[in-house]
Amino acid sequence: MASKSAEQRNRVQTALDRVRHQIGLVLGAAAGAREAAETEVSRLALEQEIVRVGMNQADAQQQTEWARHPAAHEVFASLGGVRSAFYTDWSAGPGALRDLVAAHAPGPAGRPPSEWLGRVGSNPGVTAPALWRAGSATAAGRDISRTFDVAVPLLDESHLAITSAPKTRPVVDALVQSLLMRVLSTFEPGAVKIHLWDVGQLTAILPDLYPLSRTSALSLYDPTRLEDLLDELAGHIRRIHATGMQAGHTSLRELRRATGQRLEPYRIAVLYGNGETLEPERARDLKRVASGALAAGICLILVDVPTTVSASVETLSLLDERRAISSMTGADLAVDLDPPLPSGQVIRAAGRIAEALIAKQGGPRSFADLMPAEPGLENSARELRAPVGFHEGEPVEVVIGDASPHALIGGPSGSGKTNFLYALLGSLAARYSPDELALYLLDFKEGVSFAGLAPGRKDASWLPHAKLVGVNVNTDREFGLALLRFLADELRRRSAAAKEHEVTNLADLREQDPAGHWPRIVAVIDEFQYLFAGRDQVTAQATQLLEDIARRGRSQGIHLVLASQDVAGIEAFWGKPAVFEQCTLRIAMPKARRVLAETNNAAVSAPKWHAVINHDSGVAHGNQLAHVPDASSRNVFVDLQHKLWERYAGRFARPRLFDGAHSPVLEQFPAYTELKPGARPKALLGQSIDVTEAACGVELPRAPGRNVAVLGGATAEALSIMDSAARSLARQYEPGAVEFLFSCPIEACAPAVLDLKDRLAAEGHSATLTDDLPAALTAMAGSLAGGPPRFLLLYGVDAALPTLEAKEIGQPKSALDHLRTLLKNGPGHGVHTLGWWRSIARLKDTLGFAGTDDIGTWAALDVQGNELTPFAAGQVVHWSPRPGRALFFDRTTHGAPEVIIPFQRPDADLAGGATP
Ligand SMILES: Nc1ncnc2c1ncn2[C@@H]1O[C@H](COP(=O)(O)OP(=O)(O)OP(=O)(O)O)[C@@H](O)[C@H]1O
Repeated sequence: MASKSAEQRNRVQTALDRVRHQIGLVLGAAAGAREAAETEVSRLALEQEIVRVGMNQADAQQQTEWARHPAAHEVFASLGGVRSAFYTDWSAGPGALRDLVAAHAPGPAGRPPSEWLGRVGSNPGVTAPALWRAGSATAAGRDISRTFDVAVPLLDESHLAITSAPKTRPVVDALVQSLLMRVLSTFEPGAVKIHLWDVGQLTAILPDLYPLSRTSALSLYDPTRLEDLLDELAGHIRRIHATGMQAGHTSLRELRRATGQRLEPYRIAVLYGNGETLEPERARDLKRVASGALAAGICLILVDVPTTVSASVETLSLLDERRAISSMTGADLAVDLDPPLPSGQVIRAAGRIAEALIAKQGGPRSFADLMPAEPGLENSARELRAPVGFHEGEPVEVVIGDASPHALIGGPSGSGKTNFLYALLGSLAARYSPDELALYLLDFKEGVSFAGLAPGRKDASWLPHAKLVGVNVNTDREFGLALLRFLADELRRRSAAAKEHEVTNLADLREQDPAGHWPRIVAVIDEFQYLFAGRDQVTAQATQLLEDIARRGRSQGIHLVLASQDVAGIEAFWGKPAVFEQCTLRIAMPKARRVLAETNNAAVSAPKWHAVINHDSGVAHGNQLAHVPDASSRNVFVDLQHKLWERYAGRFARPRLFDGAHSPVLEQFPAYTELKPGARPKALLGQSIDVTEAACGVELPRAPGRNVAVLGGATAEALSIMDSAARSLARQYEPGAVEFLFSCPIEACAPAVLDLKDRLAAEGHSATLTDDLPAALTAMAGSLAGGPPRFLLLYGVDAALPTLEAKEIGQPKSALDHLRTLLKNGPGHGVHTLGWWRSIARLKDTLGFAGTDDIGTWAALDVQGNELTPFAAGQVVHWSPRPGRALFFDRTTHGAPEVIIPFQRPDADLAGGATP
């Protein structure tokens, strides 16, 4: 037992000894590792210290201290190796930097002033040098071969912050001036705008540049009103962002590359502060401007303006009157600033640039200047973009697209609205082919302002982009409604296609459906306020449709351009803010009121033949003033139209012209010329007020109620309707297959009726004019069944009533009773009555107790809407009678009555007077 426990103890002891041994080994290793790590730390600390101070920069005491370090030898050796390797590489450094600057700062951007100062630049500004020379620096050793150029990025690359040292203001001025002169001398005049603000002064900032201040290239700002400059810059940024970048580009530079055009000038704003922080509001504004500026081609040069901006900023801090530290070269190298440009030469150079700019801007621009070099090259998938005028010689564009989908144009009579529309249409039509742009043009004004865009008697050409031209529609608000309905239908068609292709906008739809025809549609409605001119159904429907199109048209490429004499037009929007708000593009002609935002008075001061173009819902920062060239004088637009017509007319159909001042001619209507004998005869009563050229017809099958009543005392219109109905019906029967029976107790109308009767007879039809209507009716009522189709054309039934009411002695029924029978039972047997009653009361007398069902269709002239209610299935009828128009209703096809235009009656001078 004892030996067993001793044995056990021994085993434990041995195990413990092993553990102790192991721990000892581990501890020993750890101590060794720690020692090694400490040595390494101390070596690295030494290395760091030497790098920080600089191997050659340490004083003797420091050197001795370093030498005492156990790792001194090793560290010096390794750093020496790195250093010599670096200098071996760096020997090529200055040369590489010189090449870099030469490549990225060409011409005036980097070359000595003697080579460029005084010459006017020619770079159009589509691209810009990346660097601009400020001085030079020399690498260690100050050996000339180690000198290289120091240049800073500006324009859309980076801002520049300069910090002065005591008494260095002249040096800073020279530096800024030479940078500005390099930029100004690089680009063609007008491509750069300089804005100068100095907290301490108004008039003496960079005085050598003053020759430029009489041009738009240089603007000065009140020392107490930094906000004016910041507001202006913020306005440019927002505008450029809205019009350019929303088309998918993130910066103006990208947009320039994509379009190959400069589009906007470069802007440099120089702000001289005094080293004190700006008041908080200004500082905030400055930060905001700085962060969006570069993408809009705006660069800030901040002198002694302490601020932190979240954008790319390079710095130059002056050490003394000749040297500065730059963020481009790091804190270890001092930049030797270039000497100032000779003052006299700068003044002369600035003067030359100013003269060149004035020469370039000078002279009024013409419509021809709006034209592109080559027509029809632009693509409208993303937007429509076209210059409409000029500001200081630079084109000012209108952009119609996702960001500014609809336009509102206002200006008092004679201010040039129509001319502006022509400038816009011409500029667009010249840039976009009719495959890219379709125009629907409507003018509610009296006159024919768009008529020339459709083929006319004097000029057969038309604008190939125009699909519809509506003129003299001031009384035909229904035509405006028809256009809006058409656009709403097109909107639905496009939405459905977009849904099918699983896209949400026109650009994507066009991409997904390359074979489809999806031009952008621009609908121009001049004096659009007429649409809302009554408290009626037209106004209600127009409002609803306009709102729908305004809201959803944006993504489907359907755009509205609404023009109006300001006050009237804008008042029309009261209670309809949706349309107004969607019109983010506002164009205010001089003295236009309410088109721009309330506090924006730019239109008040706009000179004659100018327009304020604003893509920001009229807020002041979006203002762009433009001189609009004369586009409406003789032959100006017409010349363009001829060119475009010759180019495209073969491929694109002529536009539909709706001219409210002219009655349509039946013989010119396909709906008439194409009629031929068939089973369902149709009487044409007039032209529909519609986007497509449609005739409005009444089908007269053998069915109850298929009679036509013409109602009202307007003789000319009534004769027209009866005439076109009879002639169109006659066309649908072989000669001898139909009978027409006429009656006309109104003496004045007799010649017209006789003429019509003779025409039909000449065509081979049986056509009779009876002077004994009672007998004729009695005979017809007795022989309803089995006869040929018959049409009873009764003119002035009201005048015939007394005779019809009289009962022949011994006869149980009067002729009126027979007429009632014919109205009731005739249609079922192919006997249809087309009757004209000059008053509704007389129609009611005619029908007696039979009710209104026997009059299935009617065309009302000068009668009141409320009188028509019983004949329109009880619905309230709104109708303001007007010459040359009728209200038409067909019980079997209509939900509500529609306005139609009776055709022009041949020989309208025969009785009844001329048709309107
Ligand atoms: N930019 C322009 N340059 C030269 N003439 C112009 C210019 N704009 C308009 N005009 C001329 O001024 C006259 C009136 O212009 P316009 O018909 O365009 O005005 P409006 O505002 O449409 O007027 P209204 O509403 O009365 O028709 C026309 O004779 C037109 O030729």
